[in-house]
Formats: sequence, structure tokens, C-alpha cells
Amino acid sequence: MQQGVNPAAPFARPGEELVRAEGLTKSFGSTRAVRRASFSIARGEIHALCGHNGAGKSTVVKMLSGQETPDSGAIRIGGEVLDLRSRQVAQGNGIALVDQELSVVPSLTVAENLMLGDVRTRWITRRRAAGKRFRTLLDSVGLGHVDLDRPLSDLSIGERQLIEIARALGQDARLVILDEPTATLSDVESDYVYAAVRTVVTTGCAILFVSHRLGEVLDLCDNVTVMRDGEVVATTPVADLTIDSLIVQMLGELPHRPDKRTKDDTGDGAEALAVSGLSVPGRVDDFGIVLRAGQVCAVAGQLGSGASDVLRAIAGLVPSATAGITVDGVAVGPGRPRAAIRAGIAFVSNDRKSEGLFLDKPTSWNLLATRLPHVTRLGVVNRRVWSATLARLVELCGLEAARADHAVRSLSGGNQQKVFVGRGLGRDDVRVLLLDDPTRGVDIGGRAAIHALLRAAADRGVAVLFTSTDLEELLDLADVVVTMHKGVAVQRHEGTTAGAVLVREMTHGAAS
Ligand SMILES: Nc1ncnc2c1ncn2[C@@H]1O[C@H](COP(=O)(O)OP(=O)(O)OP(=O)(O)O)[C@@H](O)[C@H]1O
Repeated sequence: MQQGVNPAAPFARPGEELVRAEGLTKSFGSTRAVRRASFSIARGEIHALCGHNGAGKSTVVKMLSGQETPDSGAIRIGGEVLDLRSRQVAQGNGIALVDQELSVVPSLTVAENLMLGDVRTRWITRRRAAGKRFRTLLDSVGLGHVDLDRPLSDLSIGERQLIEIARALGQDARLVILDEPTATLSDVESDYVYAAVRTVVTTGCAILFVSHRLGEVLDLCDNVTVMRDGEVVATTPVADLTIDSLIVQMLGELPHRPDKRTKDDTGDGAEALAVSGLSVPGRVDDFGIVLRAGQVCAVAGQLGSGASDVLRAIAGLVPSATAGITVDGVAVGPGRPRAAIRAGIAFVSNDRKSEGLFLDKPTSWNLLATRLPHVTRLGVVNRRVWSATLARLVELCGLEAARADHAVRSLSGGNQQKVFVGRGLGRDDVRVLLLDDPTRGVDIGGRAAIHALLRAAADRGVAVLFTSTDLEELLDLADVVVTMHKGVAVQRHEGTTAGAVLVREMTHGAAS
């Protein structure tokens, strides 16, 4: 169903208009990233910006935050048309951006990070006076327990994200843009973000909340602007939306959900992976799992639960790990990534930028980088095999063939993730596929495509083991869920399990 443009939708929380985007348009070369996008945000409003991967959300955010100049259209703040030429100019006009890429500095302390970009606090001399204000800021994002003199490197990624939000809040912003603020956070940490957002808007500040997590959008936000293929489809009060109607606005239809297998379907596959006594000092204690060929299993735990460490250890990437690991009954020594690959273990990390993709190389190059022996003969690329393999991988990943020659950097974040995951899926010799949070930052359509890819891999007899903190994903995709809490496995669930049970185990461990 095609939704009409609805620029005049009523706000659920009436307030004076603060920001208005009027007909924003932006192209990159031949790609029209955003076309005539219009919407407005009121003071004290939490306004969501949603859309599929590549819909144009980040480009709108970049225009609002002064990182890109619109080709045409205008941005009004408090009724005045502003020329936001740079991030500093946008900041000076009260627009603060908390980016997906953290800009906090791990080698500095918490206080020093809060001072960065804070024009009111003179380094050192005002440190004492600023301390009180910083404590209030930390309290507002749920980090009241954190010492201002602690190095940031001591904090988890989730806590660093909250510091980044606190810093934006400290800049007296009128509009704070949060670009996927909870994509890397555990549920508990996400709750702090929601609480911080709710507190901030009571001061009259507005929030633009970019997110692929539709549940949180409906729970937290007042209005939702949906973009599709560069255009604004509608701005709708959340009270008038359901998850399904929001998905239809985003995609034009409901995505197909792959059938989840039942215990009986997968119970007779041969044992593909057996792990026993897996320990990583200080992080994981005595983890074990047996997976059959064709099973899709989730290790479900919050950030810091040890779930990621389990996958990395099985992939041979943790030198300090001890474990008994077999693939198809053959022992694989821990801490040896090459041995793991030879045994048929493939690993897709949760950090596509630092641990996987070559951003300035073409998509084709990235997809085929791990398959050079297959597409070359005596060091020379076999063009026919290269093209055929590429076509298969592009289709497998659900990417546009025409974009295969473009640098990965120019793809949207979600499409980059599809390249990253698809590359891991393309090997024929894979017996065990390990994926650390494979759909992070991926929209609902891309998520369904990745789930379908994983299910197809399982149907070919691959044992799939993934981590996730997302309840919907756990319930949709996994045949088996092993919950983890504080480094130990809590429970193994097969078949249908109540979501509430999984959440309780992930947040509190075993019931006493
Ligand atoms: N610097 C750039 N050069 C070329 N194309 C770009 C550039 N930035 C964005 N694009 C293209 O513009 C379109 C919109 O991208 P954008 O990143 O705004 O989407 P998005 O909705 O934020 O996606 P995601 O949810 O995946 O982050 C995409 O087709 C993208 O490939």
C-alpha cells in the first residue's frame, strides 16, 4: 500500500515548531539520496526518523547537522532559514548530533570527554566548577555511579555511548539528533537512553531519534517520519501506528518471515559442532554447546554477558581461551584461527568497519576478497568465474547488481552489513557459521533478507550460531536459544519459549 505524503499531520504533543525541513534534496553523483523531504519537529517532541537501509535518513541527518549542504530546500530553526555550512555552525545554532560512530576519546577521562567541544568550560581552570554540572549530566543518562576521573577506556561501549549522549546534552542543544543510539546497547543500557531522552524533552529540547528498532520507536516517540527511496512517505503520530502499519509505510508491504523450525525438524541432523568447557579468563566460564547440522542457534546475552566472547573463541580468535571444540567430530585446537577456517568455521564479526570491510574498495572486491583462490588461476583472475561468483553473491545478499562497482563506503550502513554477512555465507566449505550480532543497524526488510540467508544456509546443512540481544530476532530466527548472564550459560531452550523468560535470564541469570 502506497502511503501519501502527509506534511500536515497533527503532533501528538502540541508545541511550538522548532525545526522545519522544507523540500530538502541531495544527490551524490547520479544517486538521488534525498528528494524534497519535508517534516517538522516541535519543542519538547521526540520525533522518530525511520526507513529502510538507503532510504536517506543519514543524509537528512547530515544536512540537519551541517555535514552536508542541501542541493535545494531549506532548514528553518525557530522560524528562521539557516545556512548550516558546518557541524560547528549547526552546533552554534543548537543542533547536536550523537553519531553512530562514537567520537569520544578512550585515552581521556570521563570529565575530559565531557569537556570536549564544551565552549563554556575552560580546560583545567574550571574543572572543579564543571564537576557539579558533569555529575548532573551523568545522572541524567544513568551513569551516576561513574567516576569523572576514570579513563573512558575502562567503560563498556554502551557506557561510552551514554557519555557521548551526556556530552551532547551538555551543549545546551535545542535539537539533539540521536542516530541509532541503541544499536549497540544492551536492553538495560537502552533503558537509560530512553530515560535520558524523556528527561531532556521536559526542558523543551527536541529529539530526532533515528532507529531501526520499531518497538522502541513506538514506545518512546511522539511522531514518526518515514522515508522510502529518498522521499518522505508520511509523518504520523505514534498513537495512529502499529508495528505492521509502520513496516508497510517503510517497505510498501510486510516482509516474508522465514518459517522457524521446530525441534523435531532438526533433531536428526548429524552433530556438526560440539564445544565443551569453553573458558575465557574473566569473561566466560565453562560454556558448552552441541549443535546439529541444519540448526540455527542463538547465544543470547546482553553486552558483556560473554556471548560475543564465546563466538570469537570458537573462531580461534581468543588466544587465552581454553576449550574442547570439534567440527563434524574432528578436534580443532582453540586460539588458532587458521585451523578453525580449515575445519569449516566461518566467523562474521560485529564490527564490519574495523574487522572486515575495505571501505574504499568496490563492493565486488569486498565480496570476493575471501575467495581469491576460487576466482584466480596461477595468480590471474579468471574473469568468467569472477563474474559468475559475483553475480551469485550479489543475489545472495539482496544487493543491486548495478552498485557492485561502487565503493562500499558509498553504500548505506545496512547494505554494508549485507555485504559483510553475505561474504561469510558465500563459502561452500563452511560447516559452522558464527555471526556476532548479524543484523545490527539493518532495517526490517534487510533483516528479513539476512534471516532468510541464514535459514537457507541451515537448509544446506550448515550449523548456524549467532549472538543477539534483540528479543524479536531471537524468537523469529533461532531453533535453539542459549541464554547467558555474567559469563555463564543460564539455560538452553528448544522450540517455543516465552520472550519474558529469555529477557529475565539475560538480565538476571538463573531463577533462584
Ligand atoms: N557519500 C555518498 N556518496 C555516494 N552515495 C551516497 C553517499 N552517502 C549516501 N549515499 C547514498 O544515498 C542513499 C541514501 O543513503 P543514507 O545513508 O542516507 O540512507 P539511510 O537511510 O541512512 O540508510 P541506513 O539505514 O542503511 O544507514 C543510498 O543509496 C546511499 O548509498
